[in-house]
Amino acid sequence: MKAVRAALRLKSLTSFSSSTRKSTFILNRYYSAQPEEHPLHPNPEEHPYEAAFDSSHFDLDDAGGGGGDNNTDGGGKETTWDEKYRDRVKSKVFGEDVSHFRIYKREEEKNRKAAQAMSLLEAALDEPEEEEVDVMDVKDEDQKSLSVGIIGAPNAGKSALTNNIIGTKVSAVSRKINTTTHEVLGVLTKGVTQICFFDTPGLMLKKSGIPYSDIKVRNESAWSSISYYDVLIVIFDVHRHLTRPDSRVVRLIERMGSISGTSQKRVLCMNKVDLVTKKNDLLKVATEFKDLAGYEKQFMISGLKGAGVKDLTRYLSEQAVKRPWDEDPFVMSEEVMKNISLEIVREKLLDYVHQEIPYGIEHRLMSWKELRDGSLRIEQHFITHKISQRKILVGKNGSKIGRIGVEANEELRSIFKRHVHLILMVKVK
Ligand SMILES: Nc1nc2c(ncn2[C@@H]2O[C@H](COP(=O)(O)OP(=O)(O)OP(=O)(O)O)[C@@H](O)[C@H]2O)c(=O)[nH]1
Repeated sequence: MKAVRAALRLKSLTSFSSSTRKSTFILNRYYSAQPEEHPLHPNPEEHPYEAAFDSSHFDLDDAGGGGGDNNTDGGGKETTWDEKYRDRVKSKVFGEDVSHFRIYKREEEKNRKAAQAMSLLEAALDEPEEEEVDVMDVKDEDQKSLSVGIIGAPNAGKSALTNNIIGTKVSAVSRKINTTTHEVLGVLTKGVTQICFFDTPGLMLKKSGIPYSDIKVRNESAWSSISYYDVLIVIFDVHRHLTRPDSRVVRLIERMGSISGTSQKRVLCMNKVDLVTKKNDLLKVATEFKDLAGYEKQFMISGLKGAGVKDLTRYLSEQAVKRPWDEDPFVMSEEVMKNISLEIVREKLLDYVHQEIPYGIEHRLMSWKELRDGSLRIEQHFITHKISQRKILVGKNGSKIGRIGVEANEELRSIFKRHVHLILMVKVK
């Protein structure tokens, strides 16, 4: 657990709003993502061992770079001409069909405004927070700490919950299973309390309730590490449980809930309640697990939408004990930054190559350098098993990996608040 020493600079991270930024940037991104002609090889598909994406080939707005302002308002420059004329020229002279882009942009704008209105409304309805002590002013002897492990079946929503509590993207969230390939630490420091979250990889039990004997090293380490946490959150997808119950998930819940009398507190979280239309069904599930003495409390939450998350966070804060903080609340360690860089690229990859690419591809951080000017040079490789997989990833003339790279680069600059030179390469094993 101590191996990953890190902390998130929360104030700066939580000010980053991906939804607002994304909404106006998306059209620019679409065009700017088309790679410029490769300086060495105009057709990168013919040169599988050359860089597939290099952010220095793209002229990106300096949104989060140089330690300057974090451009969360989208950074999109408004055009000074009437877009209709430009569209007409594009379709008449160049024969381009631009109507769908326009509709897309309008939709994006509508969504952005709706999201803005919603967040304003939420802020207005929010109960006033207790006046918080500035973390700067907290003396060592006043500090409180808590370590929290989150365990659940693949796709239960561990990453989404972690992200919601921490307020930034710590782990990739996707529709595919087993997206969490390693433990990712998130740290929430608020007032005198610091909570460290450990997002465990998807652990499963056999139908017999015994852990798989052939589980990989990462699973073994996750199983043995769960006893170290002060609090263990056992999370499951309640919608799935109601529609297609999985006996292995039930075993996991029962196994964790049957071990009582330890100093570790355990809570059961029914996640994805937003998908359950008949709220009575939730009570039925709560009753089903009510006799498990190992759980101190049950929570009904939506890690994605945020329902119930505040209650859970409040409960966790109450469990914190007087103990000096493990992590510096102002420093994001290199370890965490490396993890974030992998997670962000991975998330963009899954956005673009949904069903096309199997899990076999490896994703590695090959080099990480902080340059003299303060910028970061990050090189990551995707290793595919077949040339056909490589082609899917790279896309026509590098268009797909280009989009992945541009979006990831933009997001990383926004999070790290400095210029990032991202290089992505796709290789065949
Ligand atoms: N509707 C809904 N979807 C959710 C909720 N929480 C998570 N999801 C979705 O469920 C999927 C899996 O979520 P993750 O957070 O990646 O799940 P995980 O448990 O970390 O998955 P692994 O990394 O595979 O162990 C994603 O598509 C999420 O968007 C929720 O509360 N409501």
